[in-house]
Amino acid sequence: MGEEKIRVVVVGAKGKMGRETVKAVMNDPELDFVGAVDRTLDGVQVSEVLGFDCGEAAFYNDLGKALIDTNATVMIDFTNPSVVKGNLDKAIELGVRPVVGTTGMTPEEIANWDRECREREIGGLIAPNFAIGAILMMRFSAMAAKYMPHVEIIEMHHDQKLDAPSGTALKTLELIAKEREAMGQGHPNEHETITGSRGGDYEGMRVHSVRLPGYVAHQQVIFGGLGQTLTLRHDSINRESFMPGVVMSCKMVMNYTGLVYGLENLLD
Ligand SMILES: NC(=O)C1=CN([C@@H]2O[C@H](COP(=O)(O)OP(=O)(O)OC[C@H]3O[C@@H](n4cnc5c(N)ncnc54)[C@H](OP(=O)(O)O)[C@@H]3O)[C@@H](O)[C@H]2O)C=CC1
Ligand SMILES: O=C(O)C1=N[C@H](C(=O)O)C[C@H](O)C1
Repeated sequence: MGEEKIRVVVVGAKGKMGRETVKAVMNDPELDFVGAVDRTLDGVQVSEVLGFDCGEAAFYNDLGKALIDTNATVMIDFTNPSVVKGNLDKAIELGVRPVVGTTGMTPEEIANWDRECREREIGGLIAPNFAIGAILMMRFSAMAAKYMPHVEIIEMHHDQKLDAPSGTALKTLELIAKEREAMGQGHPNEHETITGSRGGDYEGMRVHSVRLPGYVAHQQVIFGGLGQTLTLRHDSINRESFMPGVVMSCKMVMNYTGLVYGLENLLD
């Protein structure tokens, strides 16, 4: 008998990320796509809705029922900031390992879910970005900030995005903040003629969110020093860019206990 496959339920499967995720799970020999969750569809075959072969898996409109009926081991969530919190609560309550890409959660909430995962003795992951290039950009940014502490971020996304700044920008700021003393940037007497022109302020670092049709997910981290600038830039040109990270995470959450925040913590 071979190893049992990891049984995966995808929440938000009809969405931009969810649809790509179902494809990636279907294509991995160690993962078994067993069900999907949507607010309205119930009992409808996923293949019928997504238009490609998804085996026998069906849509449920109730997450708890989906996780129990399919005997799920992992729940992947790509929904939205208001829905994901209840989904995390439900998955952990049922002992199903969460792999969450949805952004917009606070550090306090994450610490709480970590505690609950430990109590249930399950692993879980919240990753603001699953693309390896984005993880490297964040890591290199933290390295650079040690030597060039004046930094601003410009993140650019499609105009359907709900949260700002992006989860990736927030995570980048958090990682940089560990390497850099909080300090003001720009002129001490600067003032905004149009409110918001200088962007959001995180420990003195400025973050600017661009939302336009045509973009997928992009970020520039710009460092300024005497007579020089350094720009680190990452571009996701399609949503396949996130899939190796998503698939890898479904396997990694089987091997530890607690909720990890950031895919960088699972690499090396
Ligand atoms: N971590 C990462 O690497 C990445 C994270 N993201 C994040 O993932 C999230 C989703 O992004 P994206 O796919 O672009 O968004 P979409 O809006 O395309 O997809 C969200 C899906 O969730 C569904 N949904 C809403 N409410 C519920 C519910 N109660 N139960 C089940 N499904 C529900 C929506 O259905 P309906 O349309 O009917 O409302 C929709 O199909 C965002 O938070 C985004 O920031 C995105 C890309 C990469
Ligand atoms: O909404 C998106 O599209 C994305 N969201 C994530 C974020 O908020 O950082 C990841 C990626 O940037 C795409």
